Amino acid sequence: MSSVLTVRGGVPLSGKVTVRGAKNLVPKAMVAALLGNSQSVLRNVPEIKDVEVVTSLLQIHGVSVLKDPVSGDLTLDPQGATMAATAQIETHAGDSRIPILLCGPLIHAIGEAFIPDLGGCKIGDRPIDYHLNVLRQFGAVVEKLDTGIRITAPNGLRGAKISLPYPSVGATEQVLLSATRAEGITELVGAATEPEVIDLIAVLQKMGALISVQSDRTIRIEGVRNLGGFDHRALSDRNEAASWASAALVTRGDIYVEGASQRDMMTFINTFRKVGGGMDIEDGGIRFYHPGGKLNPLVLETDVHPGFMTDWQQPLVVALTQAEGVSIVHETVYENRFGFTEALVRMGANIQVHRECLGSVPCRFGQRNFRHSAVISGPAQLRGTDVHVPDLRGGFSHLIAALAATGSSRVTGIDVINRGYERFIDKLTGLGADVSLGRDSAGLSR
Ligand SMILES: CC(=O)N[C@H]1[C@@H](OP(=O)(O)OP(=O)(O)OC[C@H]2O[C@@H](n3ccc(=O)[nH]c3=O)[C@H](O)[C@@H]2O)O[C@H](CO)[C@@H](O)[C@@H]1O
Ligand SMILES: C=C(OP(=O)(O)O)C(=O)O
Repeated sequence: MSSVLTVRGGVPLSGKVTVRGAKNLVPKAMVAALLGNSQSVLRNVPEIKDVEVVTSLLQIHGVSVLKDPVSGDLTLDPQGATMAATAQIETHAGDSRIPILLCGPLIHAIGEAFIPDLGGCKIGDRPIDYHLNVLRQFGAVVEKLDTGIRITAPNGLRGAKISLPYPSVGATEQVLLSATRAEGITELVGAATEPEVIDLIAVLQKMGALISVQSDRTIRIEGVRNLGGFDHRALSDRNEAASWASAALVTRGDIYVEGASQRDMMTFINTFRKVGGGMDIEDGGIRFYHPGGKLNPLVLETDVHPGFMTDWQQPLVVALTQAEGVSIVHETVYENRFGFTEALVRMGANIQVHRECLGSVPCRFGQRNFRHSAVISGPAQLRGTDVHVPDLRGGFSHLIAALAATGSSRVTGIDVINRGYERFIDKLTGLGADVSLGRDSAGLSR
């Protein structure tokens, strides 16, 4: 039996939610603690699945991870780090994308790494070729096994001149986590500069790393022999914040998102304003609301930072189903991030997905059979239906569509949403949503 969330639509979400540390930073800062020779403290840690997975992976490698029962702050002590049994590591196959980032830190800490098959959202192929090339350039030996990969470095890791074909967030973090204690200098050209990448650099700098970021996507790292611990408050989750902002628009609601940071969300804020959303920006958070009247359609392209973040795309598409006119969204980061629209169409949305690049700049996915552009015509009256969560943001998008729909919806597969949204059912209830959690004994069809 699995959980099923029954959502009765038609209630505008209204009230306050708090977002804590970013899913795309916190687990990586936990991994960075392995590079230190003393304990680290990480603050503002959310209770999400990816944090649980990395806690377990670190613990089976002998790292002590203690959680403050009141604040949730983590104290991580890597001094007992040791090789874990392969069978134990394999239990985390398919859980998350973070394990690939353990390669460099485990090599520095214990000389080798075994990495299970990765998980994460199925929104494209999500290869790890950049990661493996980066590791090889540092002098690592990568062996592909049936259930994962084994990495060794017989001569240690040495700094390298690396150029990424695309500013991948994960591959940039792979370089950072491998280079800080590698011998010599590393120069990374074509780096990602997302706020979460910069916050990871801040963590590493606190530990004693020497890293400089240039304005042309070049990062220079001077390897040091030893790093200490850190005490860091994670930046807040701009992707969760943007999701709640879209939820406010979709349900004609009014949500104060405590912890939302203007600086990390500037591109989102511009877009939200163009759609016609209302907002009050404060130091401690942002109030996002539907001001009444019509929403405006728009033409939008996802991109690497400082462009419009791909993780903001799916919830915003639901808001665009409510705009008056035709919107075009060109997804240029992942080749297959519109699968979730199929359920929206069943709910009454008018969305067509196309193979062509319907944006100002042709992207890597043009002429390659990927349905990566969407045309959305609105406003559409959504109707409740049965949906199965396809991925993290797609699942949240289905939830907010169901909340705006007439009638009720049954949503299965909701555990996926716990990967990135802390206590989302409590938050929805706190905002006035009419939802109830039950058991799906009938085995709802997908
Ligand atoms: C845990 C985490 O932080 N996840 C985020 C991270 O994912 P993640 O780090 O996996 O995303 P990347 O930035 O690496 O991926 C961007 C693009 O590069 C491609 N690529 C990536 C690596 C590689 O070895 N080969 C390759 O071809 C991917 O298929 C994708 O098309 O950044 C994404 C882009 O901001 C976000 O959507 C994810 O929420
Ligand atoms: C794609 C996402 O996450 P991940 O990289 O962890 O799958 C996301 O957060 O939307």
